[in-house]
Amino acid sequence: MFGPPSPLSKSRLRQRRSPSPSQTPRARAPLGLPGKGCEGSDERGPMDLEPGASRPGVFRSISAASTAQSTMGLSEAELMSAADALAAATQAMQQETAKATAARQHLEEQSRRLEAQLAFANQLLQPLVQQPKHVLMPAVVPWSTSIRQTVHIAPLRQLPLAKVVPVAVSTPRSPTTPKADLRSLTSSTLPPASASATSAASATSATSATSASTPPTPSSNRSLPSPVSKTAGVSVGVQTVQSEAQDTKFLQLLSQAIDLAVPISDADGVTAVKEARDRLIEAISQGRAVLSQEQLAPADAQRKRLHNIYQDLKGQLRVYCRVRPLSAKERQGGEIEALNIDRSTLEVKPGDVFEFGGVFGPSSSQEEVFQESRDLAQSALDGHNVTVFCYGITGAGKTYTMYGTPQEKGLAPRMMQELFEAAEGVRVSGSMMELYNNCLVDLLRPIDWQGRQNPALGLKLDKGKVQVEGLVKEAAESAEELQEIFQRGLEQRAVAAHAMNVQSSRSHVVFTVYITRETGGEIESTSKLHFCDLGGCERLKKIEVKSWDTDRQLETIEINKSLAALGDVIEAIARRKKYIPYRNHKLTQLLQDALGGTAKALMCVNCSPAQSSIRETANSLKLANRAKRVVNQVEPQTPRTSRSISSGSGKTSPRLHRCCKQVLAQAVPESPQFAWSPIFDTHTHTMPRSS
Ligand SMILES: Nc1ncnc2c1ncn2[C@@H]1O[C@H](COP(=O)(O)OP(=O)(O)OP(=O)(O)O)[C@@H](O)[C@H]1O
Repeated sequence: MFGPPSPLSKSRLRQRRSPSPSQTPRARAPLGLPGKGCEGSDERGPMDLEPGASRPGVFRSISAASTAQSTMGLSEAELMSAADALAAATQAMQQETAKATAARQHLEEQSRRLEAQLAFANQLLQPLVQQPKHVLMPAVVPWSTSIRQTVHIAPLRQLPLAKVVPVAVSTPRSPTTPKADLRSLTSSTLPPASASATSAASATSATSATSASTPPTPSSNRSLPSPVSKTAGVSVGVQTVQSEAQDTKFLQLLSQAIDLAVPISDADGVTAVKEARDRLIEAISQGRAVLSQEQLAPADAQRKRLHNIYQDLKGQLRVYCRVRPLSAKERQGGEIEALNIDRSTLEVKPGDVFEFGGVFGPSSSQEEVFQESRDLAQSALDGHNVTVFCYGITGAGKTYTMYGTPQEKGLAPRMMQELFEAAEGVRVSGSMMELYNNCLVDLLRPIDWQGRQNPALGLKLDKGKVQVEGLVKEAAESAEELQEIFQRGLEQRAVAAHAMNVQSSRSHVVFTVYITRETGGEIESTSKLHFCDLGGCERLKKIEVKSWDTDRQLETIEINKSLAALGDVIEAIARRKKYIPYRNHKLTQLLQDALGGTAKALMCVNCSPAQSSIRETANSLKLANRAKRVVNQVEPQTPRTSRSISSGSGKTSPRLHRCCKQVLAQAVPESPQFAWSPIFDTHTHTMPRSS
């Protein structure tokens, strides 16, 4: 009905020119846009709305136009005018539809807020009730209705578990107004279910009247389990938010999952740890809708513990290898695939086998790579610093793996999405930097025509935490906002590259997500998630840098220097050396608190399958092999434990020291055969799996 008006053909117009005897005078009503010709007319067509309808102008216009169109005997000009009026009415309706959609979204948002308020009210109420209570709240209903419903709030009970630490609930000394209001709404003497036919309004008055005589629950009784009364839990209203049966079911589910999780340790192996963790995740996600944070806390603590063990068993520096397909151009040029790929191994040439946490062949999808890495987003949310690297020669697929394409999103956008899906009660912000020729550029700030910024970025280490002075960090409320920051950084990178005459593969780009978790107004943990797209590592000879092109030579030397520094740091950590050479390059300084220590890292070594790149590929694989042996500490990055042992920047607490000793005792033994060498060696580079 509201689509674009169909054009009237001349023959149809001619047919309609002569008036029909059945035509009524009211069909000749003046035509026009809303508020013009139709204004003040008493004529009402079949589509007219009653006076007082929400959009009278629009509907009058549609009505007049359609009446005229359906009536014989109008002149061509009048019919054309009718068509115009219809078009105008259609447009007006579309605008109204857009407004209605916006209004609907607004109401949905309000509805969500109400839901949050209801949850908050429940939390306030729980310490005050002993028996199942009832409270009248505006129920969360579809936006178009305005029915008030009675909501049943189930009582707070403790987890039926000896292992679960009872959570102390503080009683407000002088209840604030909202709490007093809520208490006045609670009642243990509400009418039974048979009275459910009574209106919500009468229930309100009954509740309020009886509540006055109900004394507040003494706080001393709150630690005791409430007696479960079958009749007391009956709700007066329509919607039951939480029943005792539900409550018990979820608590049982949680307690079973906790029972299973508590005895699990790293000695049980990856599969057992993962199963126990997944069971907890499932129980927590099911219980989240009905149980309070306090009730979920013991399960969440176990979930965090198991998640961390699982990550450590998978390797605190996880190394994956991804081999891209040969391009059409390479195939046409007669290039052949030189790599032999298995699920976890890669054979460069007969006998030279590298083993990694995962090897993704040319047919692997972005989703497969993400599935193997998504846990790290949870680690970042749990307070651990995380770094995701993509490393390899130019054109090996680093950018594709890290950012992907709009159709095939890479690791960074997928992990950002994951962060926001899993995040609750965290603040998130993002920054983006480019490291070119040992100079840091803030990609969220403008640069001048020479590629300079004022003030220049400075690096400093503050209590074991790396601080980039002058760096812009932008807050993000959603994954889309974070990706928008990231996208802006990428655009600025192109501008900077132009100003500095840099090829994209000659610099490192670091996008960082900062996560702050707060509980009760206090910072619980802060962590960073770095996405590092490292510049390509090539030999000068291979990329045919001309002797006169000193800029290109410097770029290549600088990039190789930075990658060598990264290799040295990784090797020093793997060998558990006292001195870790973070200071040798800005890249390693920048990543100091996100490499080693308590941090977790994922290195994706990207490879070209081409025979002609085999030497560079082997060198990339050797760095990755060194990386695989990094052993980290076990405490998350809370403000209390921000000093990193491996950074040598602070004294070790006795507790941390004990933890370290335990972890290091389980470390993979050193093996000199993995020493870094630019020359391709021919032995087998396989490593025992950490699990
Ligand atoms: N796994 C893959 N599947 C399909 N195409 C890929 C894959 N990896 C890379 N490519 C394609 O190969 C080409 C080179 O990849 P990409 O630009 O990501 O390499 P790079 O290592 O980032 O290069 P540089 O160092 O120059 O930035 C691109 O056209 C990309 O789309």
